[in-house]
Amino acid sequence: MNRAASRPIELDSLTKYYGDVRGVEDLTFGVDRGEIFGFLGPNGAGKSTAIRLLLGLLKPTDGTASLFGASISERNELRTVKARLGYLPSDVTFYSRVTGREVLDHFGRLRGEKRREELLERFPVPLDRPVATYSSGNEQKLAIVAAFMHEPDLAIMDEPTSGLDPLVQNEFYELLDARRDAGRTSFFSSHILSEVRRVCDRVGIIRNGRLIELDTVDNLLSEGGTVVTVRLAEEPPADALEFPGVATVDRLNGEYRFVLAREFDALIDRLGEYTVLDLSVREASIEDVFMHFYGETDDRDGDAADTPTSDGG
Ligand SMILES: Nc1ncnc2c1ncn2[C@@H]1O[C@H](COP(=O)(O)OP(=O)(O)OP(=O)(O)O)[C@@H](O)[C@H]1O
Repeated sequence: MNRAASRPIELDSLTKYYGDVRGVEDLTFGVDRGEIFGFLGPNGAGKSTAIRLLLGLLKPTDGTASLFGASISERNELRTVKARLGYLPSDVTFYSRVTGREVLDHFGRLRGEKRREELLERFPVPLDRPVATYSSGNEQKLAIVAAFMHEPDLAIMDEPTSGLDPLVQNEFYELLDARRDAGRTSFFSSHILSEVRRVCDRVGIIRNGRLIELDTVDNLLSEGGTVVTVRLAEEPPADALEFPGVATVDRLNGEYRFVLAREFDALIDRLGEYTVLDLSVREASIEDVFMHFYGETDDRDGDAADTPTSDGG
């Protein structure tokens, strides 16, 4: 296989069950060189499972995936691309008695450290204190320096900004922007829609282990389009306000809230049947666009989906 031409990440029907519990099922998609790809989904959707599979830390039940053409199921193949990878786990835990400096020395010897000093200036940590005494934010910053100081071609990250204050988060987004400019690839899971909008080129949304959406952030936002809120004098029948072009319609306190593409004729026709007491139109936010991917429970498990957050929460 021509490794140079291979995509940084390729998933092919990737499936993992923990006994009877579905981790991920039939994930098939790829990530291109230079992309910043966001992997979204509620708690328990399967994001960490997919990331751990990609790193060879879990074995797939079925299907496979490759990193730069190296199969995740072939230990020797995977080893050949490990030097090109940076990994940021969700639960950063370093051996707690060592200092930050010793942690970086260790990873530096293994993989290289040409950007160590520069990254430490941007993500400063108390280098000579034992990691056990670090705040969670400092531990996360140390993990960022360790994951990026060898300038990996592909970074795979599980909720990388959790625990970071807003200024450090921003520094991290700038790091990802610069990686994109240099043709380096970044793949990360997130709950934070504002950061997805800020940095991602493309997103995959996963629910109950399955990929339910794969598109560019720009497309998702432009298709989501507009939010129209109306107050009507009459109560329409339950399904009267659902028609093609409407992504979601919610009823709240006597108001109807539509998220729809920028195509108003059908809505105006329908509203013409009622007395409109109040009407407002605004651009859809990323929360409006994503909420219906999270909010509906149409699956066989009937899991209550969690609410995504627009800030660090
Ligand atoms: N070691 C395990 N043993 C059994 N079930 C597991 C194990 N790890 C994960 N699961 C189950 O697999 C499913 C996917 O979990 P996973 O941790 O991958 O989701 P996630 O999207 O990363 O969630 P979160 O956002 O909460 O981190 C869940 O139903 C979870 O309970």
